[in-house]
Amino acid sequence: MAFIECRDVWKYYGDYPALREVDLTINEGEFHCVIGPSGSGKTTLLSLIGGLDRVSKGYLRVGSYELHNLGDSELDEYRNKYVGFVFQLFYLIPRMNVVENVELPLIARGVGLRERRKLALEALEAVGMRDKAYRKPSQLSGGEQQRVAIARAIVTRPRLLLADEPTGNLDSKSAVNVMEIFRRLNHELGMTIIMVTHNLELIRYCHRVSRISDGRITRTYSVSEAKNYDELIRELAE
Ligand SMILES: Nc1ncnc2c1ncn2[C@@H]1O[C@H](COP(=O)(O)OP(=O)(O)OP(=O)(O)O)[C@@H](O)[C@H]1O
Repeated sequence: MAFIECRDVWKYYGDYPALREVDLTINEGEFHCVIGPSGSGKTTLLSLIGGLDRVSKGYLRVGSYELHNLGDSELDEYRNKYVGFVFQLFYLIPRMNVVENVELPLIARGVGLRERRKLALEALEAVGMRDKAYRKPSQLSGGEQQRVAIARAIVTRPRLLLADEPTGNLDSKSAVNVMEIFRRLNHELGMTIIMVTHNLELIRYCHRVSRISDGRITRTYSVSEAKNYDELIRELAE
């Protein structure tokens, strides 16, 4: 059984259908990219799968959670338990140091200080930022800040990581660094990852890529099975 299943999902903002007839299945342990023009519905799709917003119509299941059927508190529980988010902007709290920022989701869950610190330092280790744990975010480069934001997203060990343009504000070297971290989380921890990107070069890291246009998924391609990778990129760029 697929880990994520969207069947005929629609999302309206007022009268405007930002997503229409979306059918998509994603397997557990898959690294899936979503591409498409600005305004095509990529962020909307992530926010539905992440339980930040609700479908207007259709069936949406993640693991055993049928999101279209959940009440507010169940949706909160799903999100807190299951999902980590990484955004284009890092949203670190400037007056807190790095490790305190990473601990934040654990405070919300009532984890005690010692355990919290241990888990946060482990998450920082996983993204190569353990040695900067006691710096302030303003003392870090953009790429380093994004790595801290990833540590914060994974500190609760979510099964699903949703990343919306995570490299959008980074230089190409930092972008590769972030992608290598995602690859490790996917390979070594089996974390399912869905990433929105405008950068077609990055799809080489994922298993499959879906293209959205005008709120519809127009096609899903297998990247790992592609015989000619350059041709695939050209086709996606059209
Ligand atoms: N809260 C909202 N209220 C009304 N309309 C919205 C809202 N959020 C998104 N939209 C509209 O829905 C459509 C899809 O937006 P979405 O943010 O999902 O696109 P996107 O593909 O992620 O775009 P980008 O690449 O620019 O981030 C757009 O036309 C947008 O204006």
